[in-house]
Amino acid sequence: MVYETDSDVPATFPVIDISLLSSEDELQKLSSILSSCGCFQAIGHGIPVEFLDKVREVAQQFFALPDEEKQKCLRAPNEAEGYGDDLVVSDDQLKDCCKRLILGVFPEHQRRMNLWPEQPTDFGETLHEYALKIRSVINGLSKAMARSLKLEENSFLNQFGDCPAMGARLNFYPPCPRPEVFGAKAHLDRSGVAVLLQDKEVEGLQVLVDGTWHMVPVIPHALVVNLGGLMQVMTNGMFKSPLHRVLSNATKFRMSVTVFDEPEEEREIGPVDHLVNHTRPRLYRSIRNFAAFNYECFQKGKNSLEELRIPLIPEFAG
Ligand SMILES: O=C(O)CCC(=O)C(=O)O
Ligand SMILES: [Fe+2]
Repeated sequence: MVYETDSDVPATFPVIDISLLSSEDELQKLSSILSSCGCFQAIGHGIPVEFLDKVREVAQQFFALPDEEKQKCLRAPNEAEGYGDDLVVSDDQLKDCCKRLILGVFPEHQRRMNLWPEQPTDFGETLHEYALKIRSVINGLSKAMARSLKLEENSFLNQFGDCPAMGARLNFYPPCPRPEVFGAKAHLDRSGVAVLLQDKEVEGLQVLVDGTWHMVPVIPHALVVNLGGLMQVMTNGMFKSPLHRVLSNATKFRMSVTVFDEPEEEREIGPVDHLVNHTRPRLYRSIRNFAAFNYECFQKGKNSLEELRIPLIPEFAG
């Protein structure tokens, strides 16, 4: 795919004060941003700046450990969780310049504790508390998104079940002198909603909007909210899940922490009934285990949402 040249428009990258989402104006702003871009910076989230710094600090302390200590959390081949870099899937693969620690946080009884770092000693409690706070941000957003589309406010949360999962991805991007190598190649997130705590100083995340890559500027106390593919499916395409990528940086390292929600295991997710009607036909098939499907499509260079799309019947096509 060919995209237009990069564009850098920090001043216009959308920011939403999510403490104001009880107001109709802010709700309309939310729905207009999610219908066009699928990504924004959230302020007014209520998480103290000191705690965001604490999360950054434990992540940084983990990545600064000697290799043999980090290897204790090593991801096994073909497993999703643990510490490491890209899975090797082909000989000509250009690996991302990134080390990741991927952990399931909820449900708690499914945690793979052998992969959770012992150092720093407050890593576990900090990630636990952070994921609880992000769950509450995501739940509030999910209800606001439903209201903004004139749906019952639990329309999306109900699909994810009583015991939805939450995962965390800690990303460490070392300096990389080769600009053709990405920190993270263009991808769609597998979640309903992903909330990203960016590096405080170094930017690198870009989001594709209308064929142009936009750099997400650094706002140290903001959280980047990015819709995953499941939200595009549930809204029957009303809201967008954007392709995004991370550029590598020749001289500086960068770090980010992503926390995301996922449905209860084996839940089938599809467009909400009220968003399918005669003028807006059903756009997507329902799917179980979107995470695996999304990853498989990514490896094959395909777009998972395009693969799930139901071809329009001629009555609607014109
Ligand atoms: O590091 C970033 O800014 C983006 C990370 C990301 O896209 C992800 O964790 O899915
Ligand atoms: Fe992502």
